[in-house]
Amino acid sequence: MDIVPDVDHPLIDDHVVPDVIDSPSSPTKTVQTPTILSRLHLIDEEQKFSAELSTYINEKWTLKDAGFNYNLAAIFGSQSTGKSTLLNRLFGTSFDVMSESARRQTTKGIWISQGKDMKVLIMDVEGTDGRERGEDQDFERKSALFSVATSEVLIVNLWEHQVGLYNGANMGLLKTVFEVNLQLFGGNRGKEKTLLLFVIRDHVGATPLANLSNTLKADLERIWHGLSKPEGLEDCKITDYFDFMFTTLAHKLLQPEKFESDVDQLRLRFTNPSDPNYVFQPQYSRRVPADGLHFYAGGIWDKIMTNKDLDLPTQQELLAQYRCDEIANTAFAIFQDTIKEFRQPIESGNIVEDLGPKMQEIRGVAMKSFDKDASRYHAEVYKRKRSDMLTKANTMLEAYFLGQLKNLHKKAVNMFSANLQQALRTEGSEFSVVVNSSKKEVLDYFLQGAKAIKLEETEWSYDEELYQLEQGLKDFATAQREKELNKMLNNLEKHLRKELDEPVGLALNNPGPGMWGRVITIYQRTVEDGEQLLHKKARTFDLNQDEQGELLINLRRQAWVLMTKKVQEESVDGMMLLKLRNRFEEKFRYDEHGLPRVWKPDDDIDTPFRKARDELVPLFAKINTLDPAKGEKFELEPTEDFDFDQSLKVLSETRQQEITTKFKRESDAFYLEAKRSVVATQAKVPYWVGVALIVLGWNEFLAVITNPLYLMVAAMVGVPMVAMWYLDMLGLVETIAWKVYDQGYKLAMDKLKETMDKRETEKPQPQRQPQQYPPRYDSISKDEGDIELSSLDKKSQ
Ligand SMILES: Nc1nc2c(ncn2[C@@H]2O[C@H](COP(=O)(O)OP(=O)(O)OP(=O)(O)O)[C@@H](O)[C@H]2O)c(=O)[nH]1
Repeated sequence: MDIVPDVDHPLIDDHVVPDVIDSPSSPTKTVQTPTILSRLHLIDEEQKFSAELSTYINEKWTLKDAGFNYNLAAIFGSQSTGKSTLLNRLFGTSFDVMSESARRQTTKGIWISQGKDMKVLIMDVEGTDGRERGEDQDFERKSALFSVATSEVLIVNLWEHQVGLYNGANMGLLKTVFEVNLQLFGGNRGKEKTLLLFVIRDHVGATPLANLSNTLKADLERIWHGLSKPEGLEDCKITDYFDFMFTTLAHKLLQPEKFESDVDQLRLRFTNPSDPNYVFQPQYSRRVPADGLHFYAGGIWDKIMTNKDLDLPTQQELLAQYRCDEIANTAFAIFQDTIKEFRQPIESGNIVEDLGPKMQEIRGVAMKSFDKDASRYHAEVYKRKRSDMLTKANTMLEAYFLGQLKNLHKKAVNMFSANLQQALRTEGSEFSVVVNSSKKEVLDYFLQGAKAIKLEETEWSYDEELYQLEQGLKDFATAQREKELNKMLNNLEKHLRKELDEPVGLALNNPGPGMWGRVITIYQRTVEDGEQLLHKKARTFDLNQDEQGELLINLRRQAWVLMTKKVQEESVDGMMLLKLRNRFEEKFRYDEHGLPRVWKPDDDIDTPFRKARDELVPLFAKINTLDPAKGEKFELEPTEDFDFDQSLKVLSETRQQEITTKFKRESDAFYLEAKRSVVATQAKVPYWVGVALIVLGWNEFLAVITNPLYLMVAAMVGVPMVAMWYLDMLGLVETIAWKVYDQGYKLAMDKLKETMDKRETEKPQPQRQPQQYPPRYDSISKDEGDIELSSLDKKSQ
């Protein structure tokens, strides 16, 4: 291989470590070549665009964050005209250079490299009229299109002797350049220009540069005129699209020193912005940031290869979209990562302090990062993507906003509840006042918190949450009021019960004509107390007139129900009998001084007995609602579940009868006792009866005491009788005797019936007659008490 790297120029540092050149597709490359800067085979011989450009820009070259602060130039020219040699000298690159003796094409496709210590990218384009490719002008056109679309400056390299050769290879190339330029930038007439820098090589000095440049200009004009221009651009001038510069370089071999100094001079045009001939003027910029070059250049090459119209504005928009998306994604990933620290506390129901400023800051950082890189791209696309990113960030932050709102809502309700509880525990606090002040306090708290987290440039609203909160507080206050009111009513009920129970019980234990009057008075007094209490509480609970009226009605009804309940309790059978007995005893058995009454023969026992026995039960039959204070009856409005008239009934007819019957049995004993005491009083025998009895019965007496048999019988019957009389047990004996008699009678009747039935069955069956029993038989079914009473009745009569 005769190809050697052209490393003997002044820009190359001696200390640079040799490296392997990464140009696998080049057949002419050397294996161990000292290289200065990594170069990239951007478009290889197969016309494939390298996927490595991005890596080179970001990692191997120092252009990652260059943005627009870099330049791109390309070199054109016939094959083997020293293009690579020139580039290596000018920019310290390491493009392959043909050896002096071999004279064959070295550069295939397009190579790209960064200039040493400068933010310049150089493309070394395959030589035109390449022998290797024969007459195929296809790649030539494609590479021209690509270079013009991407580069600010095109260096046109030609030998001095080529100048004026209008039909030479260079002119063909220039025609191509002009054509593609019109295709690409036709619409940008006068706005976007490309600089064509003609470098005339091997200038020996015989023809001055001015002459050479004039010749070239004339040729260029001729080419321009010969072009078929697109519609509407027929009269356009070459200078509308191109600026021209011309320079010469001495013969490298014949005038090496002059050659070197010419190269040094020429380098200044690329490196020194203050040089009058500085080439990288802003008007030539393609406005493609370094980090988007791979996408932009790759897209252009794709379009060229697929033979589609190369619409550069669209390409720039595509680039902008792609890059803005990339930048937005990177910025958003960081944003997402930062913001997520708030998720957990918010989801756990906590309120994050300073969430608003923190969210603002995090969003600001993300947007700033996006702006920094994306603002370089197509303005419209950038604006659109910025808006998209802002929306996306806001959407994410809105979840935090809503979460925090929810937590603020919850906390506000808790605060409200605590305030109410606290106030209700405080003596004398008024419910409505506490509700209003608490509501204001918590709504202020919520609004303050909500405002603090609403970010600028958002449509976020907390109105709905605020409305919900207001409703929630209202409902809570209503429920709380209801609860407290119920509590108060329960207490009131207890109070009523306490007020009613004992006094009503006492009144009923003292039955008599004024009994119901006393009960009604107790009821009225209790209701009055309750009403006063209710009036007091009405203010606390902010009760309106209707509510107060309803509560008062309820209070009266409730008190009435409690009172009637107590009456019912007091009028159960046992209690009734007790009351009746006490009252009866009080009236019948004791006199007005509370002493036991001794009935005399002249006393009317029957009337007070009947009065005491019969007047009380009807008294308890129904509540008499006559109010003694007002002298009129009162009544309560009945409702669906409250029947006032029904509530007045204490004892039904049946119960009255039952109680009367039961009581009769008890009271009859007292009546009999009274009667007996009268009989006992009446049974006093006069003295003369005793004297007459002794005189008349003296003989019988002597007969008895003288006859041992009579004496013995008399002693056996008389002594127990006297003893029982003395012990007042004659009644018992009589009862037993009657029982014995009854049993005997019953047995005798059963026996008789049995005998009769037996005879009847033995006889032919006559028509059966209903059985007739003596009246005494019916009385057998009566209970013991009846037997006792009937026997006593008999005795008393
Ligand atoms: N006469 C002369 N020869 C030069 C000059 N510069 C370079 N050469 C020689 O020309 C030959 C070709 O040089 P390259 O730099 O490879 O030329 P090229 O245009 O890059 O070649 P291709 O890439 O193959 O088109 C080499 O042998 C160089 O030494 C110059 O200024 N004058």
